[in-house]
Amino acid sequence: MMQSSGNKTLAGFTRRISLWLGVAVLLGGVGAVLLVLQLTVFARIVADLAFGQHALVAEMPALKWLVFFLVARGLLQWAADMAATQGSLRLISSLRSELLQHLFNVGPVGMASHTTGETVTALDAGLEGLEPYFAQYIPRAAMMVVLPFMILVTVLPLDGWSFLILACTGPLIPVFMALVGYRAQAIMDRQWTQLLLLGSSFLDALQGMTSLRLFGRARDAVAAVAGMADEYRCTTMSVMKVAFLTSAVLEFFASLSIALVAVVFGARLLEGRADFQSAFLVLLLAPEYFMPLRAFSASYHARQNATAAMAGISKLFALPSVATCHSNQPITEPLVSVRCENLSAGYEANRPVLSNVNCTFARGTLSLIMGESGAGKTTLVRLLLGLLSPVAGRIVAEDVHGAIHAHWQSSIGWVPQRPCLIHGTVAENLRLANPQADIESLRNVARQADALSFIEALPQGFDTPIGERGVCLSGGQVQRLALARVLLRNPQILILDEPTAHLDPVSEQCVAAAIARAALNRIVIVIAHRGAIINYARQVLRVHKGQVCSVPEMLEHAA
Ligand SMILES: Nc1ncnc2c1ncn2[C@@H]1O[C@H](COP(=O)(O)OP(=O)(O)OP(=O)(O)O)[C@@H](O)[C@H]1O
Repeated sequence: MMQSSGNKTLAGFTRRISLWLGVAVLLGGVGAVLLVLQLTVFARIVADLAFGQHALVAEMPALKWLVFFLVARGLLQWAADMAATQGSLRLISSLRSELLQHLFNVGPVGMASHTTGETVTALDAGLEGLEPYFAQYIPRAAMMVVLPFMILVTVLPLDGWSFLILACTGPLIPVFMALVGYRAQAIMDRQWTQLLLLGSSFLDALQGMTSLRLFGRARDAVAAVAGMADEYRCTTMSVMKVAFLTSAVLEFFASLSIALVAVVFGARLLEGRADFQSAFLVLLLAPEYFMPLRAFSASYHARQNATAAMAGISKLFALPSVATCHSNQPITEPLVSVRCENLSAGYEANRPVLSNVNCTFARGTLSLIMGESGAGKTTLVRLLLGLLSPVAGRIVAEDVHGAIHAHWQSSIGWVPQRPCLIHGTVAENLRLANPQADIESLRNVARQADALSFIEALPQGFDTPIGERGVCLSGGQVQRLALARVLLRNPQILILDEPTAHLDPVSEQCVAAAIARAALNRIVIVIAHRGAIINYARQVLRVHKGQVCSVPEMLEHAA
């Protein structure tokens, strides 16, 4: 099992899959031993056949061993790759759900500082960018130590000079790559920032398509996105240049080193101061000595890519969460009131939006929240919804037995000003609130929300597809559908933001009456400035200069 919390760094994530990576490195280590044995057997067979006058038949047992080593190495390599990839994919999948859960806990208020594009890029390309780091970079970094060390140990008793050449040239490669990598990291960071910008701008352009067309700025938006895509292309080419340069330098050092070993050993072979089998084995081992360095170099950019992506992911993980203490289970005892006690809240330090607010929302009472624009009505609702943490004070719910509940937000049904509808049929959208609801329940809540007549007038009734965000419906129809949906959940507390803002006078009357009916056995809180809903209010609260006060004269006026 993978632990889900803790150190949110590359090192911390690596520790979570240390078992998988350990298995991969162990299998790779066994493969390295088999490689040395395989080359030793091969050198002996060639020496025996060329200089020992042995017949091929006499070499059959050695040849069988050779085939065994080859097959076993292939299988071990496959198993090592599988272990590293499995661990990596499991980690990415668990990180994705962890990050999503964290963003749910942060909520829309905390997320406001991040653009949707940034978040989507971090969740998608960012997390995908970590996969090669764990699946390739880490195992290859370990193998870069294991295999060369084994080869050095094998070469030492065979030839001191070759040992010296390999031991001196080998470490030069990682040192040079670190130097190149230092410069490459800056380019990688730039590439990641450009990818974030590209993602955000593309999403902004899509979301604002209507406004851009209306203001005649569509071409500018297309040009801006194209410009960013081009910058991203140029930076990617710079990254490629660095990658090619790195591998060219590596090849240079590796070839030089192998040539030196060949020349030094070759000269002594000619002078008769060395035997062929040892010389041949050292020449076979020399390229293998550089092989893990080559593999490591090929995946070195994975580390830089992961470091750059990690910056964006860490920023999201660092957002403070506000909803971690919520229980998912609605309170079963009937709630009689929700009380704000000495509540203060704001978005910036020393700039409170609400100060020392005291108010009560009672069961069976439709409470109306009014106030001028920017007064803090939405802030009060965000506090009630648990999307914003109070700076001081608390909000509690009391049930019929007088018990106080601190975590009661799971009992809320919420209809925002712009409700979110998914791509699907009317019935599917309604069933988001209660997947088990039968068609009669859907009709019932639709009738209550004054939505039944327009749903039945749609070509396929409840089975009509309505597109993402309800593009095929009017603003008022979306609002009524959202009201029907929340009623299907039958919440104890109902909070609605301007529920009748988009309705014609007749529909407004019907929806206001439906909300009033819903308030008979619920705590209902409505933000509204005007309209029929005021006539049904039993409590009117005005948000003004950070305070919330009751306005009884509004009720008298309505009466
Ligand atoms: N996410 C935020 N970050 C910083 N300040 C915010 C944020 N949301 C709202 N504010 C500020 O808090 C104050 C109250 O805003 P709020 O949205 O609660 O007002 P409101 O009464 O709901 O207004 P409206 O009727 O226009 O929706 C405003 O000054 C607003 O600029």
